[in-house]
Amino acid sequence: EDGYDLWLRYKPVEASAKGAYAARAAAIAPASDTPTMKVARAELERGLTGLVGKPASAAAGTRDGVILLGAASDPAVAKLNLPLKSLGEDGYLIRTLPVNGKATTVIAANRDIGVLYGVFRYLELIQTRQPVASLDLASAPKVKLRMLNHWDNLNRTVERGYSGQSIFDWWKLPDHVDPRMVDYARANASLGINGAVLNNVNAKADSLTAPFIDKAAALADTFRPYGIKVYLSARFSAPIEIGGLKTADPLDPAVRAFWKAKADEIYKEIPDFGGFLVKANSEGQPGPQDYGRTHVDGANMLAQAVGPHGGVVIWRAFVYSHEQPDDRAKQGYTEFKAFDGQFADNVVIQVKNGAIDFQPREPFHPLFGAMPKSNIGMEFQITKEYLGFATHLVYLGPLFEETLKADTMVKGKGSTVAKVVDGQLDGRKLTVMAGVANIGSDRNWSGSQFDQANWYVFGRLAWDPEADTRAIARDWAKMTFTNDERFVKPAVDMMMGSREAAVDYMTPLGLHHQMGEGHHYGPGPWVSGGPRADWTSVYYAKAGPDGIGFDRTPTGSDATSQYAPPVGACFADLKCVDEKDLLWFHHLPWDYRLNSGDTLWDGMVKHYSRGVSYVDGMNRTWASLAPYVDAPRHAEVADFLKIQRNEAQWWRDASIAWFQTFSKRPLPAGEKPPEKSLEYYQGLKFRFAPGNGL
Ligand SMILES: CO[C@H]1[C@H](O)[C@@H](O)[C@H](O)O[C@@H]1C(=O)O
Repeated sequence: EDGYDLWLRYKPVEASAKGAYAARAAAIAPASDTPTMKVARAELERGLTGLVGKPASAAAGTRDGVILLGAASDPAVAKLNLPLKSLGEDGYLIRTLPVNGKATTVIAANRDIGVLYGVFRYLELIQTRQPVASLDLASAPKVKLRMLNHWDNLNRTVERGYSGQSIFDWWKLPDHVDPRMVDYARANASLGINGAVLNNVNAKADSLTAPFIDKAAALADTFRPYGIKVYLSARFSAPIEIGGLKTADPLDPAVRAFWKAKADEIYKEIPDFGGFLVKANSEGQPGPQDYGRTHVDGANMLAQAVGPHGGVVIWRAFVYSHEQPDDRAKQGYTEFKAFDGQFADNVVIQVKNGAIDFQPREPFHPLFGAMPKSNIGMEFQITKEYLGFATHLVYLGPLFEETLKADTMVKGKGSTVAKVVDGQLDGRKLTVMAGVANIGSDRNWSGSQFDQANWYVFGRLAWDPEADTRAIARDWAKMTFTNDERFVKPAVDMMMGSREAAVDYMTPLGLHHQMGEGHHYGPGPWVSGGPRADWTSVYYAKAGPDGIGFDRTPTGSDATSQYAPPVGACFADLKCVDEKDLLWFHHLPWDYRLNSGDTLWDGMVKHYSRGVSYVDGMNRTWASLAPYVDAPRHAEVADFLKIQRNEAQWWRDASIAWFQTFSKRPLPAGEKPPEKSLEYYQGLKFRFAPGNGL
């Protein structure tokens, strides 16, 4: 066992339960022979063969136990008069009903792709040991574009990737498509993911040249039966680099003609191409502002090029200017809010979950809810750039859920981020949830066994942003390891607390961006200097003899005023703000009293220690779960947990040693001093890790 099969393992059901399942799933009857129906049928056959035994082929109504697969327009399904309308383009229905008096399970949808999604759901029911004898369930995704963003370079390195080389083998494409691409598509389709941006947002214009379009087309052909569209990141200056123009000014007719021709060229090869993802005027990337133009000018120009083909432009709001801002957290909102209502209908503004950058904890980004007349998409990071890479066990479900459940209050109570993202709040139809992928060519795909759960939970939340991430973790653990509750309960408990533990040992109480410079691995709270203040840790912690924290209240940067008044007022008010965000919004003296009665300093130290103890606990829990897990996967996880334990200690000790130089206070009773000196931690050469920018 090496984790290659992800959550699609299809291992045999226990003998005691097998018969009942096998009786219901004795045969498969696909109602058509389209490419998607073929893969739906093949997946069902593969799954059932592994789980309960190979199914036969038989038409519905000729015997009991037939599973009928079909779309609304297939005659075999049409005559059943099923209520499919409300399922939309991608939803499905699974229902047990008699056909000619024979017990039949029908998996039906408006389009074939819904049938494939239904097949994965049906298999999941068996994988998680749910009853299937009498089914009546329906599900439809709440978000239209459920996408992975790969930060994969054309040379197969992956920016912020910790799982080996890119899975996209541009050298061999288009002549050879690695079979792994099919497994990638299966895994995504099992979650309902329907889009993949193939290349890094820090894009090379080469990805838009004819040879690369051919390569992308080969991938698109492979993914198409699985309902996955390909997208490309577009470098804004491509008209100069590959178009022979002198400018990329979005109002220049030659530039507009370049993009139009480029779009036409792409759609000729890839008729269902999804569109462009663009990082413009951010971190040195080119953009419309280079020509005195705006985000609207840039995005709408591209939107016009792909629009006639049905394509979209996903324009990122992760921007920050070259001038030193007083507070980087304010920049996205400042640059975008005023453009609300001006972006073309096929433009989506893709906003990171928080206003800084994928930190272990951030308050939700103030743009959510602030642009009701625009399509606003969510960008989460699945790869754990700031969360210990692949060796720290951190289940991101609670992080994603915390943001999605956050209440923007823009239309009163209940105006959650989830309702902005799924379009409910403002009646938007073109909705996006994107996750920066953690996928690479490691056998286990994601760098570690447990990082597979982060891909999984992202996909499930993209389907339903209001889903419960503990329930999702349970499904994942059952499908990936075992249904034995003696495993599932402790493993899921361990996962659910793991993110808070990382917050505790890395950046407790609202601290943020204290990671080592550039690679973002390990503690570097002392990082200062360099080209930009907002790339340093000291800029964010603002530690001094007087205290610690970033004042974002009206007396400070006033970032709190970017939120709806009740939310902003709460963040700015020490009596209201949640302690988890305390130092994100406030600069406070070391003796400030926390809810626990501890001083801020004592409380900080205790949080760091609590994080370390949690990882101790995970080590113990995992050791006790050995009887339920195959040896190779158990050993890998155990090794990584040891690394995490040592590094949690490193985080605690280095952070305490550094901040103590300002607090000048002793550690609270019972707390061990850092194992080594501050100089030792500052002098450490970080562990080598790929993708870390070294
Ligand atoms: C792709 O670049 C990344 C960069 O590696 C990352 O450190 C930064 O936080 O975010 C950037 C972005 O999201 O554009």
